[in-house]
Amino acid sequence: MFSLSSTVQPQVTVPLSHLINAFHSPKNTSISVSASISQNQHRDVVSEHEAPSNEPILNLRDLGLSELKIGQIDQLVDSLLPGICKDKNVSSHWHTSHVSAQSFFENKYGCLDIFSTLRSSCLYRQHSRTLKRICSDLQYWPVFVQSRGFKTLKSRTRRLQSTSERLAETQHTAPSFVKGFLLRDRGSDIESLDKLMKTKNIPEAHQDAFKTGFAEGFLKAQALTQKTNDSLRRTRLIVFILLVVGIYGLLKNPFLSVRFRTTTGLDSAVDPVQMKNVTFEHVKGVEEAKQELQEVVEFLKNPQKFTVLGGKLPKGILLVGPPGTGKTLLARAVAGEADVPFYYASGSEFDEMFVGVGASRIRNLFREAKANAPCVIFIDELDSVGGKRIESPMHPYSRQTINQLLAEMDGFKPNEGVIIIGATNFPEALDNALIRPGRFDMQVTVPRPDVKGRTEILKWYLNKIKFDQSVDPEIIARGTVGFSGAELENLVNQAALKAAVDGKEMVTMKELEFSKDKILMGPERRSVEIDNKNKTITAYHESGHAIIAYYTKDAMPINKATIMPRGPTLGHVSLLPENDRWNETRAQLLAQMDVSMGGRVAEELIFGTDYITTGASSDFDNATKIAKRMVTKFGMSEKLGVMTYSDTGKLSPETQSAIEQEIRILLRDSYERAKHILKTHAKEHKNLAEALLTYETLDAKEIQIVLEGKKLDVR
Ligand SMILES: Nc1ncnc2c1ncn2[C@@H]1O[C@H](COP(=O)(O)OP(=O)(O)OP(=O)(O)O)[C@@H](O)[C@H]1O
Ligand SMILES: [Zn+2]
Repeated sequence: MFSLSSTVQPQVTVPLSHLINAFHSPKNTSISVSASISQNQHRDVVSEHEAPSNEPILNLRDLGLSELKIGQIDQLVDSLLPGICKDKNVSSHWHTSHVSAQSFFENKYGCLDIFSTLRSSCLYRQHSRTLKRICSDLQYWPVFVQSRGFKTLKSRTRRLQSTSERLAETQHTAPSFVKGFLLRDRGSDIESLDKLMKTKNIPEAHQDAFKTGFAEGFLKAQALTQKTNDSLRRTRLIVFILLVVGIYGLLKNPFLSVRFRTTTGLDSAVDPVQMKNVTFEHVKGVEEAKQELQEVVEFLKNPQKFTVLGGKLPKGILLVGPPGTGKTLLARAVAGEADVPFYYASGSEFDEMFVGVGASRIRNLFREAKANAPCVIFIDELDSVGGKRIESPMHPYSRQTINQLLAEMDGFKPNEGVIIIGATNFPEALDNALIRPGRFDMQVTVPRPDVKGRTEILKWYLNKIKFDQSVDPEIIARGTVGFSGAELENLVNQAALKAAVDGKEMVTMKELEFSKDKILMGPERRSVEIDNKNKTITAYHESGHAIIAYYTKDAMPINKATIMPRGPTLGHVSLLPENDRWNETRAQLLAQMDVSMGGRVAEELIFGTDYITTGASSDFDNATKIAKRMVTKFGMSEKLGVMTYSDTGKLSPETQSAIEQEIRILLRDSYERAKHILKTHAKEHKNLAEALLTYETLDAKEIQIVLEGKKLDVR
């Protein structure tokens, strides 16, 4: 008998035997389908009396079907048993219980529409399907059965506690795969199942099939759960990997990373560098700058001392000088001498495309520095953050960054112990607001080193390598006018590398000269094939320069002559000033012009006017420049007087032609003087040229030996 309990929650209960019969094998049962509405009236009485005693009731909830709505039972049966016949009048072997009506539904609702399917002949035709199979089919029920499995697992577990005896019982009654399943941690389920079968009085013969079907269904649900969990795990893994790759890409992208780091605050960490190992000892040839910075060191060492006396030190110091002259080194030395943290920042770091990034970096830098006072903040290339290019389209947010820098500099007291050192190669490019008192109000010039400074720097770096005692740093210093500290360091390093390549044990003057020429004129071009005729012309040309230099009183002393091609030149003569020339006399300028003329004069005298070459063009450039400056800048022309002529293009044609005339006279006279000297010393000229053709390169001493008519030692 089917009875539908309509208590709080409607539950569908069916007598188990009916269900089993219906799904299993109806055999000799039959159903008379003469439904009668009047029979409804008896249904309650009959159901109440007979259901508990004879017909065990199977609650559909235990089959995972409690959510099955009445209208859906048709669907369930349709899907389980497709093709079921709806004909209610077909006679059936379906066993009906002794109830007033032929079905529970008829009893309850007075119609047989819903459950008629269970009594149909089609169901009959399905008799070969075992309960086991039907129960498995239930698991394919797309909505109710599957979801039910998930939903009731917990409650069922709660309800049905397992006991060891039950487990043991199950062990020998259930097939092995069911055992495996039941014995895992599903004791409660086993109990539930056993209890169910007991209370429902499932016939012994169907118990096995029932259990198997139940277990199969459960296993399928489990497998689906497992599958869902696996795919969930896989999805999480993929999402995680994508997230990591995304963040990595974000950080790698120069534009996005700046934005990301700044907005997330990752950019805020500014690490100070302790500069204990750099002191003023390490900075050579800039004595004045060191002296000026000495008082800053004192202040950083003992800020209180200055506060007590009421003295105020500048907040900002501007180091001005050409690149590589040691500005950064000096700033580090200040921090090192005072033994305080050193914060390095390059102005270009603040120059960002994004609004607020530069300003936020400045804020971070100053916040860190103030927390660690006393300390030194060094901003290299200050002009790139504090330049005048306000609102330029290339640097849209530079104004903001400058303002932030100004605000930060105003934001702390002079004696707070933070010293800002800025460095620039172009002080004139700085924003005026930056150099007013209270900001970068102290300026220290760091010039290119003079000959004494260069000697000191060369000695300092030579002491770091193995060098021969014959090395005279002063000679190299004299030949490296205009070299910065960084360039001198590079010169010594290149000499050391050259010595190593040549397999020498120590660096000699030769390597130092070699690297000096390389820096000045480019690398040697030994591979260039120069024919003898061109070599001879070059030898006479260079000797011509050397002879003029040697026999002209105010010319610089010769250092070297060579016919080795280097860079764009086929040969050269190098002259060394005894000292750095801060001023040059008229005689010295004329001597320089004469030396320049020596090359062409030699070509003309030796090879004839028709065979002069193009090789003298740079000599003429040099001589013309000197002559022009003498006339237009130095007031050294009698005719044009003591007057400067800056923009010659705007001058009157008369003045222009007068200037040209004067320049031409100076050059012509110079040429004639050179001709005279070479004619006078034709023999020495020839000897020197031949020596160059033999030895390729001659130093000052060797040149002197040749010009004195002595024989050179065979090298
Ligand atoms: N006066 C010096 N004494 C010793 N070494 C020097 C000196 N000047 C430069 N150097 C060497 O050259 C290197 C570069 O110099 P530094 O970076 O200090 O120059 P800079 O003036 O700051 O250049 P830039 O303007 O390009 O930043 C130094 O690390 C140091 O090795
Ligand atoms: Zn020349």
